[in-house]
Amino acid sequence: LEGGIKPPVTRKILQNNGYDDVNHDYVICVGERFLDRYEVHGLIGKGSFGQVVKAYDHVEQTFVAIKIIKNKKPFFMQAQVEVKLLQLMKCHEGDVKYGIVSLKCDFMWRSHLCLVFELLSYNLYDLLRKSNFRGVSLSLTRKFAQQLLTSLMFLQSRDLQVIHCDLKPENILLCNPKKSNIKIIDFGSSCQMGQQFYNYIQSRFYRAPEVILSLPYDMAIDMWALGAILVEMHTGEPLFCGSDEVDQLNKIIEVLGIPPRKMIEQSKKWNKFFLMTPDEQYAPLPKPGKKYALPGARLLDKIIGVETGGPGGRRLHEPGHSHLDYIKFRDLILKMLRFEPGQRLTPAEALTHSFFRKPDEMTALEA
Ligand SMILES: CN1C(=O)[C@H]2CCC[C@H]2N(C2CCCC2)c2nc(Nc3ccc(C(N)=O)cc3)ncc21
Repeated sequence: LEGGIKPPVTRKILQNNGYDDVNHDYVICVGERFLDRYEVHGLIGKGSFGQVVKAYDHVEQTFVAIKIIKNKKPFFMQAQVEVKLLQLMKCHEGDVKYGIVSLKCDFMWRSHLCLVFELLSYNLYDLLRKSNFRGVSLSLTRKFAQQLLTSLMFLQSRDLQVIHCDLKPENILLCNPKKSNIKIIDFGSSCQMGQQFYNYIQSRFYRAPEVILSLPYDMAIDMWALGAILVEMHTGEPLFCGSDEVDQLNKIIEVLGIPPRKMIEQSKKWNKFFLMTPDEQYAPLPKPGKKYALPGARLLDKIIGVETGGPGGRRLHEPGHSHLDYIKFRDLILKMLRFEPGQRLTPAEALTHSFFRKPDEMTALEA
């Protein structure tokens, strides 16, 4: 152009030679084959980590779920933690699966770390949605509880000591749409005891009080999450559905009362949630525009419907939903939701609870 003025540069910045989109996600092409083996069928989910595609494995002649991690260092690093933990669990578990998803293999594809998993079915949140958020039966809840406690017992075994750190209905998948077998997925936020690097962990509704108060945490945070999940699976709604961290702790306090003094005093964030009354008691900070029941006044009995035929009275006279069944369920949950992590039930202890005892075992006990 005269005067040497150059036309504006219109070249699009091509990410990773055009294989990636602006979010560093791999651009999925249905029909594409990875390693001349995995044929992409379609996208089945997305997360902060990247994407999950359904693919056909032409070698094993079966469908798989491939987790395609974003082409960005932090996501790559975190996914490497997940691979390491999954491989550790794989060699540890022997033959029994213990309800943890199995990693088939991992590879790099055009600068994306890819994790190949077994293809599972829908997750427990989908199950709640299918129940119109009325919850599943107490017997199905019991089956889920037994499997998840066995998985936690496996994760907490001596040479694993893995904390999942993000247990929630969305991370628990049915193996088969018609059966109650489940597997825990997504170890992308997990760590081993002694490797707790993050404080901002767990999805809010399932966040343990010690995490909210920024106190040291251990594997007991997964037990807290499980307690909240099991109530939600039967009532259909989250037990503690806080809109932010202060609301979350206040919702916990409505049901379980004020946390132990020791926990509050050790928390460097205590004054975000509590005020000190003139007589040196801790009281929840009043939240403008929010009305809470008095500490401990929202009884778990009422939420579960122990005396009133289950959630919303919808299970009255239904087999497997007797008053005694509910008494046992409520007792188990309260022991899983103890404020003090050290007093919370361990998975092994929880599995011996009378909620899991079959009727004939009960009569034998009574004989
Ligand atoms: C069929 N299906 C879906 O329809 C959607 C809806 C329910 C769960 C979804 N996903 C993933 C989508 C993003 C995370 C879970 C699914 N994942 C899997 N397998 C899988 C295994 C392990 C992991 C992991 N470790 O993160 C993720 C997915 N198998 C099936 C599957």
